[in-house]
Amino acid sequence: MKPLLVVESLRKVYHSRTGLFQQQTTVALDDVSFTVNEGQTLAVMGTNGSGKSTLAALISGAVAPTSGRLVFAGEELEAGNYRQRAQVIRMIFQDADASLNPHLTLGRQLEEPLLFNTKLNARQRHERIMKTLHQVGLLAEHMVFYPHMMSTGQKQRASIARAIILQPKLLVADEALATLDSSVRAQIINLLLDLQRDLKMSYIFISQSPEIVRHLADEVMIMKDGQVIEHGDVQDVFTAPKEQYTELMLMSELQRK
Ligand SMILES: Nc1ncnc2c1ncn2[C@@H]1O[C@H](COP(=O)(O)OP(=O)(O)OP(=O)(O)O)[C@@H](O)[C@H]1O
Repeated sequence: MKPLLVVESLRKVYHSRTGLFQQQTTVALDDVSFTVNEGQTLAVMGTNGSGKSTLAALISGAVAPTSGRLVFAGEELEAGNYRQRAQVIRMIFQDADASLNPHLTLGRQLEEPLLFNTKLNARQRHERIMKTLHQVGLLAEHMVFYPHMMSTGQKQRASIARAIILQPKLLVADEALATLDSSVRAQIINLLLDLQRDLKMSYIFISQSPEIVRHLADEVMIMKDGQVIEHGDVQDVFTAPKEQYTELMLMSELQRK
């Protein structure tokens, strides 16, 4: 398998002011290294504050690393160069509402990334939008829908459509299924698996749910205090975790269901 994303010694330190002369330093990520291969899904698990969202923000380019390197398809990603990443790495979030503009129809929202990032003409943009709606299980009619006219599941499909419309190679999902009820969640899991098979995308899937991780991921990486403490095949890590932290986290998540 070919490596798609290589993360090398990534470190992120936040400095936040806590008083007039006081500053708090938080090491959110500490020497994190891993590789995601083409067509593969890596799940990232860890308790609150372990650095998962910071890792997603660094990969998507929303936040610059303090040190370390991100190499995508053999090319180093430059901090702050959104254009370089926009087409190849896209994010989906827990709250579909947060990634959809309430004032624009779905058609407009899907057209925007095409206008900003491609040279497609109006007809080609329309064709791409239709194809993408079909891929995520929405209908042509949904083009004229505003987000408030859609169900939660349709909104999550719409945000996935927005994420894949530029035909990215990597999707980073931050707790994307956490608030969905179980039947909608199962449908979206199947949709993500179908899209991965058809479009040959890689996924980085941040999730606290062992059930979702087992369904979606090939490998799982366990984070604690900004460090990767365990990384391996999902089946291996879930059946025989090396770290007690992993075992306790998996147990408490399973009990929470
Ligand atoms: N913008 C910021 N400024 C200062 N500290 C931050 C900032 N963002 C995150 N942190 C700190 O960095 C650490 C890692 O946070 P992060 O949100 O990445 O963890 P997480 O695993 O995603 O947690 P959660 O599951 O609660 O979202 C935490 O201690 C957090 O308080």
